[in-house]
Amino acid sequence: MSKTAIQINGLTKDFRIGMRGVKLRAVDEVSLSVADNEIFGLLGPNGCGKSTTMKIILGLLDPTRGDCSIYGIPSTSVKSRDDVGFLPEAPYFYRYLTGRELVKFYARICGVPKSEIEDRTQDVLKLVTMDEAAHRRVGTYSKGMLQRIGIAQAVVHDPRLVILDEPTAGVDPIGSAAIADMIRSLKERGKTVLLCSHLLAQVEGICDRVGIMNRGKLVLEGQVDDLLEKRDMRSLVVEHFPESAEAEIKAVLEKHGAKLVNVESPRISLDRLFLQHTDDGKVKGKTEKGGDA
Ligand SMILES: Nc1ncnc2c1ncn2[C@@H]1O[C@H](COP(=O)(O)OP(=O)(O)OP(=O)(O)O)[C@@H](O)[C@H]1O
Repeated sequence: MSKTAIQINGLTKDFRIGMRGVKLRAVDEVSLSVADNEIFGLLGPNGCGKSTTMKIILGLLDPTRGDCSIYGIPSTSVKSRDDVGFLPEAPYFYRYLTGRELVKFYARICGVPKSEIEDRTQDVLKLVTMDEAAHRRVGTYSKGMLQRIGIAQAVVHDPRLVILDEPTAGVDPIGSAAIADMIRSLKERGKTVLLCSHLLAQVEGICDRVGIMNRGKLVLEGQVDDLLEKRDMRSLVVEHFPESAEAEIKAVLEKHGAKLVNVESPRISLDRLFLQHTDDGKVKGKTEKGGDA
């Protein structure tokens, strides 16, 4: 079987808008490939064409030009979706079912053998840490819980490729961190994940590679580390930095042909600070070193 999970070639999608046949180009000559067992983030601002690209990959929309395939099978074939799980951007779930009933329902319609449905459901409820709330009706779930149960339904049939459209949209940092862990554990289970988001800080720590779209075009693509690392620079973190030594340090560096560009105090992210001071962060009321906050 193909080692490339998703292959897209010259994908273009025009929508007809308005009465006079005016066209809007939502996706413009996009080509990219997603390798097997990779977490790929498709990023970009609102309206840049991410969801349209996903819908074409899933065979929910026909492209105007170009083609795409999933594990070597053209997206136009129903067979290409046998091994795919999908969480749409705004999923609608029947609110009177419990979480467990909902996941079982999707297991049945995705063809999970009857004898395996119970175990598979329990397994994915645990994966998304919703086993304790699985007896509650979906209509009572918070946004984060809905996203988690949405991921559970997307993976209950053990698909090889999982496509998640804005999995952390509207979810607080605690919920987002849990979803990020869940996505990483999907990779550990050998899955390929394509996720779509405009929340860049959240996907930075999850994705192996990203593609950035702008106005329908894929404007940048690569390994996250390659794109973000300034390879010709180093940061030194110094405890008890002696301000008086800065000139000396600068001179030493200059002697070696280097230049001191910046001296600043390291900062933790606001996300991390939030996690440290809220119920599900492990260190509520404590600083990182264990003292009272
Ligand atoms: N069915 C449609 N008919 C007409 N225009 C559409 C249709 N679907 C999407 N578009 C337009 O195509 C462009 C790309 O939309 P798309 O939903 O793919 O963007 P997106 O990157 O997913 O945005 P967001 O981050 O807001 O979800 C937008 O200008 C949108 O208005």
